[in-house]
Amino acid sequence: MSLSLRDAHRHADRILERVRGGLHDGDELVAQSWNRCVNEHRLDPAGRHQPAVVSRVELEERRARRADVIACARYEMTTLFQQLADTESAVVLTDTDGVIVHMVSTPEFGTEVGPLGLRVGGRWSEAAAGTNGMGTCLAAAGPVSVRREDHFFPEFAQLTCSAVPVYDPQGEIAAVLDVTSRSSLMQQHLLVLLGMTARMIENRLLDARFRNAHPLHFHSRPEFVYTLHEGKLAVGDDGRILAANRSALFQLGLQAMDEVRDRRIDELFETSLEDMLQRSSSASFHPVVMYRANAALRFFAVARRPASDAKAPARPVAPAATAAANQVALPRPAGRGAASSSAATFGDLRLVRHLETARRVIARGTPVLLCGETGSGKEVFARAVHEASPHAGGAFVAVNCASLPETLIESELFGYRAGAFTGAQRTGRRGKILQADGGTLFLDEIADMPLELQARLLRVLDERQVTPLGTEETQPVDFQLVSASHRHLPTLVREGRFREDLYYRLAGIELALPPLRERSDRRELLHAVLAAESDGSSQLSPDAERLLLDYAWPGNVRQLRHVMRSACALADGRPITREHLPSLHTMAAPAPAPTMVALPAAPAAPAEAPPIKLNPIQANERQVLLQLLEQHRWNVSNVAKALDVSRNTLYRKLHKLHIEVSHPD
Ligand SMILES: Nc1ncnc2c1ncn2[C@@H]1O[C@H](COP(=O)(O)OP(=O)(O)OP(=O)(O)O)[C@@H](O)[C@H]1O
Repeated sequence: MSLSLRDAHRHADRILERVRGGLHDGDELVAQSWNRCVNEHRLDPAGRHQPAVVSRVELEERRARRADVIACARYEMTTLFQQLADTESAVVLTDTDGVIVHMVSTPEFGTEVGPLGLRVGGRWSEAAAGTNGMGTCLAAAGPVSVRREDHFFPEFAQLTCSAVPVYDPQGEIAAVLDVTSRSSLMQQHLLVLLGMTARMIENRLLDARFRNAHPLHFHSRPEFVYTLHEGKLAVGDDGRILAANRSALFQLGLQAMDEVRDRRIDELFETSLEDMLQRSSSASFHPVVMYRANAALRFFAVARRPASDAKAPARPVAPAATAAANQVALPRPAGRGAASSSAATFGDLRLVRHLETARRVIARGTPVLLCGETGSGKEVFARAVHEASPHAGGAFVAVNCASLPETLIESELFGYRAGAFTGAQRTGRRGKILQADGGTLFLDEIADMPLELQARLLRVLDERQVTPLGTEETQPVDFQLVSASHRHLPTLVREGRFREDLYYRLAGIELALPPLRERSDRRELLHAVLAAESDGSSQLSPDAERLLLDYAWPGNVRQLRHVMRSACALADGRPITREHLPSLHTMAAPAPAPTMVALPAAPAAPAEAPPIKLNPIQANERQVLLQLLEQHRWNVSNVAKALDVSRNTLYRKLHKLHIEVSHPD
């Protein structure tokens, strides 16, 4: 991991030479840091770095002191780690002395970098570890990237870190958020992502520390209220501002928290808190206009009652679903396409991890957004999330926004009183949201929710109360929200077809469920579904199993269930063979949504190829061709004959699909 001895000397000479040259105006952060390391901390770049790690007791004390910051950062860090999709990286949080208090990485990378001190308890201040992302960010009080040999000590020369400060609501640095990776690419992009994550943590911290205050959300553009860019103030009962986020200061043209703290709302804006609260509650969700006092600035704002006034979740925390041995017992799904097995298994590591992540975040009521191809088991997963949530004792209420006519979604969700509209039931109807009170509301195919209902849903999520159609009366409601979509919501947001503010509300955490063809537990799932469809009486022949394992499954687990059901019927008690799987022999399997998938080289390919990028249609074709090649013992002429194409055409196709034929016939 470290440089060779010669390179390490060269590295030290370079640093010392630069420091001896003296600092100049406009010197970059790294040169300033080297200077501090040598002249203030008396570090020697040619010396051996000894990782500093605090004792367990000290670590616990530090973590206790920053408990709320860690709690607010935890799942933002997990989400960031998932977004980066870089297994050779770690997302790290340090306290203000540079001691790591929380870290997210793969176990493998953690084991690799642990000896360098990159682990919980490791001390990364500049004085302890020389120039590095976390320590230099603290010293410079700003974002920084430290690439490979910018590090002071050669031990870290194969790592690159980017770090940003996280501020508390008083405007003081509360922590440093860092990504350390083997890759030195895209640091600028990473700093932006880190900055956004830091802001999310700061906003959460503001909410957590000022639960008894009135939150006031504002922005100069109404569509930015409730997004990451909104200004946020915590306002006391007397209308005095207790705290603000960074965006609030920026929008108000102020530099420091002191300039806003303790000022009254009406001093800043031409309105009072009471007036704001009243106008916000009567203007449905929509932000109302207010003006910056003594300036021609107009803002759109929403003021709310304190979160601590809201009804607290009543139910005790249910025992967590256990991920032991990568097996999670799932409850039996009900309704549309329900599995007939009493328990489904999730052996794929990603799913186990997702479930674990979901379990952790829902304990705090965070909404979960599931994305994945159709039939990939989003509802089954949502039920597992419900079972693991503090709302497990309540109902699991599923609403499929795609299967309901637009006109019915509203009454289905919000309910109505008797006679609210023509055709309404005489008794009125309790909507799904109220049915989910104390339980989980699962909104499937959320992308299909009409825009105007999106605004109403947002309001329910915000206020935690529902107004059924035809009534004035609001009813408090408390539920865990899980939503799902097979469409890419950020794209719909960009196209103006889905509200950005709602997207952020739904995606407290976003989990991508893998398609069946990418799941490592395909074999177990296959046998579990077979057992469920045949009451355990059917057997699979080895060649049928091979065919099932190699198939691309564009319809995912749902398609698997259908195929197994008809195979059991065709086999009629005999072992299932390839001929009982006629639908899998056709080349033209229906294609799933055109997203790019990364396929590992298929097991049947003779040589070990690196992962390749194919779209799902190509991936399907590749699977089918591999099966045919296997079937014809890799005799290309015979396969060409079977497909009724020329050998040259087939070779071109094989080449395009990255199938190597080592012994051309
Ligand atoms: N892990 C599993 N074990 C057994 N059966 C499963 C599993 N996951 C999904 N299924 C079955 O596959 C079918 C589709 O599952 P589900 O409805 O959860 O998928 P979905 O992703 O929500 O689909 P859609 O996108 O169409 O809403 C159901 O019959 C379900 O019982």
